[in-house]
Amino acid sequence: MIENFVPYPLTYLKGAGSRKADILSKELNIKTVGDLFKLYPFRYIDRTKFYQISALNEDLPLVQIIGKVNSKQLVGEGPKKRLVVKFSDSTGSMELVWFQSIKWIDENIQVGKVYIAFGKPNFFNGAFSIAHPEIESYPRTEGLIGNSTLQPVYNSTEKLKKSFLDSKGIQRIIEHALEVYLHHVKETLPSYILQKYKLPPLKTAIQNIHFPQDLKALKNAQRRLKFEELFFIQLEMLHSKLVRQLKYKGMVFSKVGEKLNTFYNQHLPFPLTGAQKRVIKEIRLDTQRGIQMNRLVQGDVGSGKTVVALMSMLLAVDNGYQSCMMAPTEILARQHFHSIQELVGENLIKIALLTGSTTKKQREILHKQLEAGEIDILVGTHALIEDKVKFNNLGLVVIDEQHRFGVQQRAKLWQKNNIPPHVLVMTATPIPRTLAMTLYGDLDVSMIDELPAGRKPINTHHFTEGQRLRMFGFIRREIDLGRQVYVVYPLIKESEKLDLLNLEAGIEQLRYQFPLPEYQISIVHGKLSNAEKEYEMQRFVEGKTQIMVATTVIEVGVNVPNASVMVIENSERFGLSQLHQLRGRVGRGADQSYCILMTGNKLSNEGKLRIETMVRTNNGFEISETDLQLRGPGDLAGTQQSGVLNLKIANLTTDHAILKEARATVVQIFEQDPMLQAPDHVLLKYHLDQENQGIRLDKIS
Ligand SMILES: Nc1ncnc2c1ncn2[C@@H]1O[C@H](COP(=O)(O)OP(=O)(O)OP(=O)(O)O)[C@@H](O)[C@H]1O
Repeated sequence: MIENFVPYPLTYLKGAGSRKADILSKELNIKTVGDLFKLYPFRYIDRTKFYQISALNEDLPLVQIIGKVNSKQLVGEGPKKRLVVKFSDSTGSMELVWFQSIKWIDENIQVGKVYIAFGKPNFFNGAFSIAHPEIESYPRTEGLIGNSTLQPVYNSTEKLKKSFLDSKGIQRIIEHALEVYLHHVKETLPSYILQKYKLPPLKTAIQNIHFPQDLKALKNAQRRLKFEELFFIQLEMLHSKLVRQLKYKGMVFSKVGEKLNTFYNQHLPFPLTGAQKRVIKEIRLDTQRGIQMNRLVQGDVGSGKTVVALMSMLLAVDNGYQSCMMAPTEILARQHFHSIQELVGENLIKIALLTGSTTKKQREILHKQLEAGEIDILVGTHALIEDKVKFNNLGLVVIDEQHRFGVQQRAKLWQKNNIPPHVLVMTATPIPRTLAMTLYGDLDVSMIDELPAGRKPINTHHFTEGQRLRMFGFIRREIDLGRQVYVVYPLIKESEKLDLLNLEAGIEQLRYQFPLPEYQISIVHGKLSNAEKEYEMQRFVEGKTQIMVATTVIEVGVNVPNASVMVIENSERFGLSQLHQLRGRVGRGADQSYCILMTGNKLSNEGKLRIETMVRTNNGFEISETDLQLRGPGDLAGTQQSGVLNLKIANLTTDHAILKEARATVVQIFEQDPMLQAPDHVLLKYHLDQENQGIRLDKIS
């Protein structure tokens, strides 16, 4: 990629002395000229359009004004302290105001001089002002930018600004770097790809991303660089998949044997959905081919992933291998253990549970049995990863709720055998396709995109505080019909105490509304011990309590088909995917189910959109797309640790089409030339070699 092709240190650059180079390195992790080229502007100013002060109105977005600084003055104290500059042109005057970087601005603006101010005009106390405008001296110093109608704006930090590296300062360094080093940039993509997708050469793209000749050139440059970014991610992922397939001969599960057949014919309490059958078939094909399976099974909440996992594990057992299933929490591990036990009955296979609360003595026995091959399926939490846990012949690893586990944890399970076991990753939070392709690009993806027959869509309602009594009335009717109800409270770490208070106040109110002995309430929250949680859960599962009051510990995977109402308190404090997960705890049986989203009266625009989305749709994929748009990929649970989302220019929400093209291109390359021996692919091979061995590219010119 680009940075590798221009590896010269910044200190070679005029205007970037060692102090500036140092601060660029520390603040923005920019170490080489190539890194600098990849510091893309986050916005552009149309340099040709200026406004006069008399023509300003509040509805204008960002404007450029040429004017003279008449005076500057520090006003106010403490947090209210600000620098106020009187700025005027021939048509009127206005104020420019800074609350931050006051000292730096003060030192760099001179009274009597003419500047260009850029920002959003506000009308206040009968006059226009701009808060925190960008400021540039007039006339502009023209360099490369002289050819451009658009001026780049770079992100700068307080520290950078202090070293004269505001947007303008960065622009100057990049301008110089381009003049000296642009000709060193070598093309990274094969020319047939550039032709096919009508992408400009890398040099042109870099020039135009910083100093675009016009809007069209900018768009082309952006497209090229986004393509490049996504292309190399896909290249690395699909390459590592290929290497894995070549390196590891997967175990072959050649037969469907007695256990799976007995389960299917005698134990399975319902017909499988078409989607479940299809996914099981995909898994069967994978495990017959002599390659190591790495498959992601995506299914919406309640789509029946557990039985797919179980049947895959029985397939392993039938072929003489052990399996394990790893869940993200103790409650979930226990639940999987119980539901698998219930599904397969007592005698068919030997199942065991290993979690953080398994006693030392039980553990020792378990370890021995596992090593001796006496346990067929081990269910557990990340306690399974511990080195002491040794299998006799592990054939399949099922990981539930992948993105709570890191990629390294996944790898650790592989290492439990000489031959890595097959891996099935199950995720209940649907991930938008774009994100799945990027995050799990090295996995094959199966979708369980069908709910079991007879499920009714959950009716979702938005209630505010004034409708609380109505809500109580509603849940009372449902309980009287024999159903069960969840009431969930948010738990946010920073204010754990407050949340607990909230929870306690809520419980008191519920107790008042639903008095003993007629009504029983289970309470589960993070402060309880595992044993207490388990006890409370179990009472609810067995129908001994009608209401389960909980913090989000129940978020994923809890399965009580008789529960028909989910009340979410302070629902505006939850993210969309989380709300969808919580709602998925009901509607798991044939009864009509309901979700009531309680909120205060005032909602932010985003909060409103989240609630409206939940009321409108039950479709997890649609919800996760909206979530991605609202929050960006970095916020989706656990994705931060993936590393691959450190994108510089591509946007997973909007660049779906480019991602598809990039992926298709890489797939085709590996199909036609897996060893990357064609002359067109030499550079790609070179890139992968460097990525894999960490060798720097300084040596080639
Ligand atoms: N084909 C089917 N027909 C009827 N019921 C089914 C079918 N498959 C699964 N179920 C039942 O549907 C419920 C949900 O299944 P399961 O717990 O496997 O869902 P899941 O996909 O793991 O959902 P979540 O991710 O929300 O926990 C269970 O009670 C299960 O027994």
